[in-house]
Formats: sequence, structure tokens, C-alpha cells
Amino acid sequence: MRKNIAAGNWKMNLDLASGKKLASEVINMVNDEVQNDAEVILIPPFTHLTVVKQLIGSSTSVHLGAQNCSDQKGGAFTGEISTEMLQSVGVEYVVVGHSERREIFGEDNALLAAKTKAVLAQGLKPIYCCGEKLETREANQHFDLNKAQIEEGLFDLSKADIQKVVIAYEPVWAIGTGVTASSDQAQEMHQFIRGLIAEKYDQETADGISILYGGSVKPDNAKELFSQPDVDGGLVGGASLKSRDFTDIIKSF
Ligand SMILES: O=C[C@H](O)COP(=O)(O)O
Repeated sequence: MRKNIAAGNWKMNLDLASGKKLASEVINMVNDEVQNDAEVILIPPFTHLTVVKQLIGSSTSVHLGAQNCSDQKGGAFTGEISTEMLQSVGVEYVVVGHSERREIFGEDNALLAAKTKAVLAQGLKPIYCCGEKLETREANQHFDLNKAQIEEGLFDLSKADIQKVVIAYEPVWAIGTGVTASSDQAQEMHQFIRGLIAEKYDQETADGISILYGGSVKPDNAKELFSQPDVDGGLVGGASLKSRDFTDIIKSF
């Protein structure tokens, strides 16, 4: 059965000392307070991965993720980080296609499909992001847009590979804005995405995939969002930078 996941995407925030402090606090709070079986993923900047991995140690509930990777195996690609490098420092998950990568860095579905394959080829798990902008939703094209992002980014994968993917639906209009999708809006899109997977692969495969919601998840809305049948957790930005808030979100399952 699919897992409940709380993933904290720190984005380009925190120097090393602040990152160490945050990771230590979250790991301690998870150990002391969290009773449920949610998987927690800390996703710091590349520079902090090794240190955060050391702090995680052999914890079975806290895992390490990276925010991005190259689609290339290695070589003359200045400034890029390969999946092999990420695996060598203990990364298990890699975020692929966050809306900030799509929008600011122009990453398209074809590149993201290649990155997803690179992550899987290295034995790591992609957290593949999709989500529409406000104008797309207002034009009532949000289902088509998410369908294209899912189909073009993921549907070249084998059944064995798609089963290793985590999907994150993040409506762009809800990211960092304080405006959260309602639990009905989240459930509606998550159910739609799961339906696409069932159609392409099969129902059992679709039922096994964790689909996270992202966009202004906070301690006071997490429970309602996570209680939706097709919402299996959150990809949390701002609130993951505060240990108390992130831990309270983890406790919301
Ligand atoms: O990756 C996380 C998402 O972009 C959500 O960010 P947020 O929780 O700050 O809205």
C-alpha cells in the first residue's frame, strides 16, 4: 500500500549552520513526538546534503532528498550535479520538475522525462512535480495541463519504474502565497492524476503511488488536506523551515 510522506523542500534557504540546526531539531522532534508511520524527507540545498545525511544517520523514518539533478551521467556540464553524485552522499529521493525549475529555468516535459529516467537508473526515487498556474485554472484548462505534464514526463516509464515514482501536485497559485487549494480542489486533481495512471498502467499500480499536495501546507490545514482519500502527504516549502511547524505537519497524518 502507498506511503504517507511529508517532504520538506528547503529551496535556496539557510546557510550550513542554520540547516544543521533545523535538521537536528526536526530529527529529534520526529524521534520524540511522531507516532505515525509517515516517511519524512528532508530536501536541503546540495551544499548541505552530506551534513544532513550524517545527522539522519540510521533513522528509519527520516530520509534525504535533493532538489534537482542533471539528466546527464557526467562530464563537461559545469554547475550540474549527477544522480550518481547524489546517491554517493546518501540521497534517496530527487525532486524533478518543481514549478520553479519549469518556470524560472525553462525545464520542459521532455527534459524532465530524461531527468526522471536518470534518477531511476541510479536506483533513486523521483518526486515528480506537476501543477497549473492561476490563468490556466481560470481558463478551465488545469486538467489538460496536468495530464500533459504527467503523460509527457512519466508515461514512457515501465510499470516497474512508475511504481517507484512519487508525484507532487503543486498548483503554482498556491506556492508561497498563503493561498492553499481547498481540500476538495486537491482531492479532485489527485483523483484525476491517479485515474490517469490507472488508465495507462492498472488500478493496482495507481493505488500504490503516493501523490503529495504542495502549496502553502501549514500545521492548521495539513490534517484536512491529508485526510482526503487521494492525498498521501505534502511537499512543504515555507513551513518546512520551522521545525515546530514541520513536525506538527508530520503529526497530521
Ligand atoms: O516545494 C514546495 C512547494 O513549492 C510549496 O511551497 P510552500 O509550502 O512555501 O507554498
